[in-house]
Amino acid sequence: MTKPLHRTPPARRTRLGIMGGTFDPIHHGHLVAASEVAAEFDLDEVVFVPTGRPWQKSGRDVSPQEHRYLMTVIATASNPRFSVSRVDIDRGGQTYTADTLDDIQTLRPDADLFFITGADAMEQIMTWKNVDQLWGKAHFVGVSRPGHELTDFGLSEEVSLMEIPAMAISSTDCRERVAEGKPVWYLVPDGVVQYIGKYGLYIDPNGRIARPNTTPQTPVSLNNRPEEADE
Ligand SMILES: Nc1ncnc2c1ncn2[C@@H]1O[C@H](COP(=O)(O)OP(=O)(O)OP(=O)(O)O)[C@@H](O)[C@H]1O
Ligand SMILES: O=C(O)c1ccc[n+]([C@@H]2O[C@H](COP(=O)([O-])O)[C@@H](O)[C@H]2O)c1
Repeated sequence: MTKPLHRTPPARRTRLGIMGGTFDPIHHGHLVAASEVAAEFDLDEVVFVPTGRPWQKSGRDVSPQEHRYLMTVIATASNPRFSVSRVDIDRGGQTYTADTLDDIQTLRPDADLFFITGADAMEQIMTWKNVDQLWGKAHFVGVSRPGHELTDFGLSEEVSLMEIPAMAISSTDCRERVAEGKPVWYLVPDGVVQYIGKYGLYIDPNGRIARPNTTPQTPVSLNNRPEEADE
């Protein structure tokens, strides 16, 4: 008797969102963008990738990488589908999305990549390094952002555009509010409010951290009080 043929259906490829950003600090605009795209595009996961050295922000002081990384970990910890990658931080040098996508694809060969950008970043995308090669590495999803036009530059195959709930929040505004002594509660996740206060981030309006010796080394005990972290 011939055995019946058992055909295993091909495994579904993972649909992996990538939310790149400087996250100085991460705020609810970033989190809503990732959540909305994940729902609309049926993503299995979203990896947040804090930039190492964002070359288009070289005109201003950016907070130390480990602070931005740890705030991103804190902000995403409660969502089982969100994670944080250090690829841009650990690579060193200036951060280019072409490298980000190559590194993530090497780590996750099983995944189809969806790169999430706000409308302001999308407006600038034609100035990014090796932009012509980016379209073959991921599908790009541009999301609406108050004050910015959403455009796909006619690349309707490579880029999707999506309206999301308007979150008139920026990291710049959060930093300025802290420097002016205003609250950032509910603009950023609660744990990020506490982290900013613990390390005295953004108190100096020139962008330098207020307690320069408190840059945490990873791994770090989040139970340390600021004076202990100084040692
Ligand atoms: N409120 C928002 N709504 C939609 N997308 C956003 C929003 N804020 C940021 N983004 C997108 O998130 C990504 C990372 O942004 P980034 O970390 O530079 O934050 P930012 O608020 O623009 O910072 P900064 O004010 O320091 O320039 C970019 O693609 C950006 O367009
Ligand atoms: O590849 C580039 O040249 C490039 C130039 C500017 C920004 N990006 C990426 O766009 C994302 C948002 O950047 P930013 O500066 O708005 O935080 C982040 O992942 C950056 O690495 C990428």
